[in-house]
Amino acid sequence: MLKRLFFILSKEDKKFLFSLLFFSVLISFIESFAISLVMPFITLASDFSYFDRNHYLIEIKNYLALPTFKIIVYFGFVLIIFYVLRALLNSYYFHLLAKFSKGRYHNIAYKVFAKFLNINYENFTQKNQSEILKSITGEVYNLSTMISSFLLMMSEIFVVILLYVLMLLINYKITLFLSIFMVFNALILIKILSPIIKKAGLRREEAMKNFFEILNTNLNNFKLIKLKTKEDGILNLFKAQSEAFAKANITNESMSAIPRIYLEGVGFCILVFIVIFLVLKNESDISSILATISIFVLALYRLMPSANRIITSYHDLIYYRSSLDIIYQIFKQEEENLGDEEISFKKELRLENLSFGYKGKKNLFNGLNLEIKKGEKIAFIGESGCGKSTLVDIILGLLSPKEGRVLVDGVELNSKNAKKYRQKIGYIPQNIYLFNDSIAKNISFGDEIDEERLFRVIKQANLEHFIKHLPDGIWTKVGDGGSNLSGGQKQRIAIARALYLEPEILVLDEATSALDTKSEAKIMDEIYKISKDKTMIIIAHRLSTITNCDSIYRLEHGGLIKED
Ligand SMILES: Nc1ncnc2c1ncn2[C@@H]1O[C@H](COP(=O)(O)OP(=O)(O)OP(=O)(O)O)[C@@H](O)[C@H]1O
Repeated sequence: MLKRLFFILSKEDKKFLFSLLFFSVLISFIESFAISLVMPFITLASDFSYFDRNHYLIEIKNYLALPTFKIIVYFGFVLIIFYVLRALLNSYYFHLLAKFSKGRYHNIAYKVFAKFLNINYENFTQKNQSEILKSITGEVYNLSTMISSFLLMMSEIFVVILLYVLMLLINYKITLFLSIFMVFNALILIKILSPIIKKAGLRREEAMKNFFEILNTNLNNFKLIKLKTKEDGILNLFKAQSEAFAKANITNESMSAIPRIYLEGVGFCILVFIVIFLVLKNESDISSILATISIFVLALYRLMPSANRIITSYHDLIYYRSSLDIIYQIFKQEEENLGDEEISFKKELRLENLSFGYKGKKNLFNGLNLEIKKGEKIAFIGESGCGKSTLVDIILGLLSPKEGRVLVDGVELNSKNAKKYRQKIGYIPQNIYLFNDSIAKNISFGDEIDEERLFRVIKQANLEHFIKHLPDGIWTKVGDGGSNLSGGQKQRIAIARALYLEPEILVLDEATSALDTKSEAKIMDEIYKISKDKTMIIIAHRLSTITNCDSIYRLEHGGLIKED
């Protein structure tokens, strides 16, 4: 478990972690010292004659030249200052603990998101979106809870060890008797509770996964749900998962309370046993050993919550173990490391002996060859599922061929130049996703807004008239997924988005299939006009959209056939 945690934490995190552990050792010393100071204070306050019997105390008294009662009072004040400082130091330690564990939430969530953004396209398509959401929001948070439990457990272990040594020094017989009792009880607790908590942890993970899946699926299919009036069925599915999630958490919380209640009971019993033991041993009242008892009471008073925290923290580690495993696997994912090598496209794009199949599936194409001249407009047609989008994804440099090469002006497309190559491409997909922000931001899509360029592409995509009549113009919000716009308006924004970076190659993957024939013909006409000097690759179902193309290729039986 530690190995996985250290793999996830950065160098700085590890440094912070070790300094926190060091701090916790210091805190444990202070804790033990604070408790051990009580005994001499009570002993001296209850019997002043010590100042005339003990060699060191006589020296201190002579040095201070004060009456005994004043020394005790000053000693008391020093103790109070010490306890105040101890409380301050403890609060600071807990602040650092929270800063470390919760601060890791931000660091790790950022890295997990970056990991997903940096994996290659094929691996991304194998991922489940709700799982990604769950990992970033839920699992990373659980991991930060796990880290704080780990740190708390470590610091409490130091406190317990030091208090234990202190108790051994004071009275080893009572302490040994106490340890057997405590270890026995702690083992019983761990043995009974751990499997229950582990199972609850697995149920939590499963329920959380389904929970996000249901949310994701249904919020994206809202219209269909309304039409089919399926609300009740969906609510029932959601209810089952949220109940399972709640039940797992209830089990965990209830089990977490048990160690405290159990150990408190055991603690009281131990205390009574100690008093009985001492009374039996002395066969008289125990006023003479009041100081010893007081330190045991204090040590126990401090030990009980520590033991409780160790056990509950240990249970947290078990409960959230699956979160650590999930994040560890994400961190181990291979990243797509793209270089910054330039690549020019002046003459042609060539597919040479290309073969491709998705992992675990048979090849979609074998030994495919094609040449696309710069400025040429070509279209792919073929039956649904024959691999048109896949072929285009290879041409886009998103998928790597299993065999063969993609050559741009004779230079093979690879991880070193793919980044610069992709920047030459404008892509208009079939399913356009607009995010809930302004038209301007949706068009510039993360790039800085250059108003001159923005208005040029708005004009090219024929959006000028529509935007002119909006009260906020280009700053009008489009709604989530572009819900405030019509299909055609969304399509035009997608065209403007693809043109914004002034691409050399324009790729349309059934980009207009959602429109009626008349609107489609109009938009396609406009696209052809804007793209006179651009290379165009179009996937189309309706032949009417590709009449202006130079060549049309049918994808069939894993090969390309040129249509007349
Ligand atoms: N990420 C993926 N992982 C595994 N298989 C995939 C993946 N994407 C597509 N496929 C499969 O590859 C085949 C080709 O899919 P592709 O989307 O390229 O076809 P298409 O010709 O564009 O279809 P359509 O015209 O219906 O859009 C299909 O059988 C599909 O199920």
